[in-house]
Amino acid sequence: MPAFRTLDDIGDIAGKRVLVRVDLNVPVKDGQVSDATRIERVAPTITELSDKGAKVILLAHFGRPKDGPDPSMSLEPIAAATEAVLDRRVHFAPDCVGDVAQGAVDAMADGDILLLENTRFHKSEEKNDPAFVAALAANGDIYVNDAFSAAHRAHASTEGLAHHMPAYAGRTMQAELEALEKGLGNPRRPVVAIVGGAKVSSKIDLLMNLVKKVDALVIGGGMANTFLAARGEDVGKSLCEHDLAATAKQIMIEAASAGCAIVLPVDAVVAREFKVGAASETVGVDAVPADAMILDVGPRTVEAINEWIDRAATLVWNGPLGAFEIEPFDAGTVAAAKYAAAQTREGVLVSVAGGGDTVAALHHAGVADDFTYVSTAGGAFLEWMEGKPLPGVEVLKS
Ligand SMILES: Nc1ncnc2c1ncn2[C@@H]1O[C@H](COP(=O)(O)OP(=O)(O)O)[C@@H](O)[C@H]1O
Ligand SMILES: O=C(OP(=O)(O)O)[C@H](O)COP(=O)(O)O
Repeated sequence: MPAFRTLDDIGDIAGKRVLVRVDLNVPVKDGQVSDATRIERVAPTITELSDKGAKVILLAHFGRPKDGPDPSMSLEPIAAATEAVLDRRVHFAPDCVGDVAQGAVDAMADGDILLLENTRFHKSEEKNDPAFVAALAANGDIYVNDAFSAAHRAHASTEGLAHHMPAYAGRTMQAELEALEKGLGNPRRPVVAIVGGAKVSSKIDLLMNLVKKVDALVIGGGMANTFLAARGEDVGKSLCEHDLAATAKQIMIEAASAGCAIVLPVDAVVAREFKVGAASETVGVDAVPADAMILDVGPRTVEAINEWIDRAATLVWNGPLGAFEIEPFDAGTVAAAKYAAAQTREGVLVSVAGGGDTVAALHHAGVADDFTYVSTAGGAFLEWMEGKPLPGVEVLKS
């Protein structure tokens, strides 16, 4: 029995207003959702609640808007994508609180589904501001959190709301926690973690603990550049958080004392522009031109990563190794993903990967179904792996 309340405990919800936190922070390319996995995963919770006659009010964030409402981060296009996945009408309201939200909720019939605009259009969302939590709560009788991939955030819609009304885990939240526990609760060693992607500042701190849990940490993607720079390499115009060099050095020290190998790229694919058809070349990481960006790991690095995958009994992976959305910068991620998938198919590797873009990259490589488990979560999955309590999960425990 799970340690938290689930939809099995929710009782009669006909006519009730159910606030459902979902993660619709999906990859978008040329204005279209390029990977709908996160929407597909929350669909069972939405349809179950709607079928039981609840008024289903979806709360979600999209991107990281800096100064309030930003039309490029509106959830309105995602409402259409959600409608397509659910094959049901999804209404949309252009604010998540106040008169606009209340008017839309008041107009709902039982079983209706309504998506409210990006919660992060209000800065008070991320501050978990009690007044904002109360404004969100005004539109609901029951709270369901199905956003495991945002459960590491103690925000108003992921944590605060659960204090205001009866709160339950949605089907995906429940399934993710059960699957991670089954696959990684007691992992077979050696455990190799691959961490890449672009969210350097929000993920680097968790590496400090992760190196104590795994036998090797392979660092790729944008994350690797900060480590290479900390080691003294010139990474040119690459995505790099130079002010985190001290943190990166400390992680390397912690890893050494924990007996965790740190694996950094030895070569890289660089370009002057990040666009289709941009000229690119492969160079050693000690020879990145000052006016170029590292956009992928090189073939020698892929070989080294595959050797670590060979040694691993368990692989955990978050973050693409390169800017995989544009060819040829997908090559490193695709090659390592195919290698890990083949090892998994042969039965010699347990492979668990997660993250919005990581899942998209695995689909792009055509191997998402070959991994042992694919989570919707990236940062939340790594924090779970670290053993850190996730605020969005803790608050659901009875
Ligand atoms: N070397 C790189 N330079 C710039 N961006 C990169 C690089 N490598 C990977 N990325 C980007 O990282 C993004 C995914 O990062 P992140 O959000 O951390 O992953 P996830 O969503 O799987 O958790 C992708 O959009 C990809 O283009
Ligand atoms: O995409 C997400 O996380 P991920 O990139 O770690 O998979 C979640 O929606 C959380 O987003 P955030 O990292 O902006 O809080």
